[in-house]
Amino acid sequence: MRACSLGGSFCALDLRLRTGRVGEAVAVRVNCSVSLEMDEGGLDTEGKMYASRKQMWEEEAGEDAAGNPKNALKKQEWYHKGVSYWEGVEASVDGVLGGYGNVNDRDVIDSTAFLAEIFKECPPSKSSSLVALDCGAGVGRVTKNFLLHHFHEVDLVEPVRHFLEKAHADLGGITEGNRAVNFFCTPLQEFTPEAGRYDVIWVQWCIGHLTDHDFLEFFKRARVGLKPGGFFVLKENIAKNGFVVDKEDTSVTRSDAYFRDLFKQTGFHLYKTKVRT
Ligand SMILES: C[S@@+](CC[C@H](N)C(=O)[O-])C[C@H]1O[C@@H](n2cnc3c(N)ncnc32)[C@H](O)[C@@H]1O
Repeated sequence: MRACSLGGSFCALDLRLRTGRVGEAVAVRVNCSVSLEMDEGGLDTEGKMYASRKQMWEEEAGEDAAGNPKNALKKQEWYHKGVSYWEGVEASVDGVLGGYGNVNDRDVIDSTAFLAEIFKECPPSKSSSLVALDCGAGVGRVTKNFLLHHFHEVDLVEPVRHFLEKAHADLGGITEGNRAVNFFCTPLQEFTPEAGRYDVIWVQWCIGHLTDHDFLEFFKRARVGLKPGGFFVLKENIAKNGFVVDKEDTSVTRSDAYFRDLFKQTGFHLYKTKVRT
């Protein structure tokens, strides 16, 4: 997951029912790829193979088949190793992009185009300030170069303190125009947003740190943070098949089918997807 290559996938999720104008279009998209292999195997970056996700999560994070913690220590270790990895990385754009800082400009162009499409189709209300949440915000790269160009207020949530301090040093002093407001030093598996605050909750290149169980719990819990008509946007690298466990930063890169299966379980409506090759 560290190698933030240009390959990646966007998904916009909202709470709409699959009925009416928007729903019809989306139902088509979702139905196109419903042939899910419900528990495809995968591998890790050292070549180890796993027969199933269940086996992988049990071995890596001590979760049972239903995603409940069977070995709390192991799960704690999974998260501790992930954060420790990033604690050893320089607080810079190049650092959070795993040495691929040159990806930034293209990333911003793609994200701008994706957001423009969503806002064109579903214009946000003009009666209140537009507010976004940047999840796994790192040094505030996405907030600074993209979100602050479109939202009046942006909050950042990031577990690695020196990253968040860098973001605060760069963005915390802005008092006029669009600004970064709250800097939460918390991992997503422990974060619950303020109810009804956000037009968009943007999750980019960080969800691989969460186990399936915590991924689902995060989306279910964080839905309270959306305004009516608000969206989650998830932008992640995707594995060709199944999943790949990164033993260095302790994360998992999931396939498109894997993500879709998880989205189904969240009960969200998958509004739009785009794959960048
Ligand atoms: C590849 S960097 C991406 C940073 C930022 N989203 C960007 O695109 O510039 C991954 C980020 O995920 C953060 N992270 C690690 N574990 C996390 C967790 N459990 N919850 C939220 N973020 C996490 C890391 O600290 C790091 O900032």
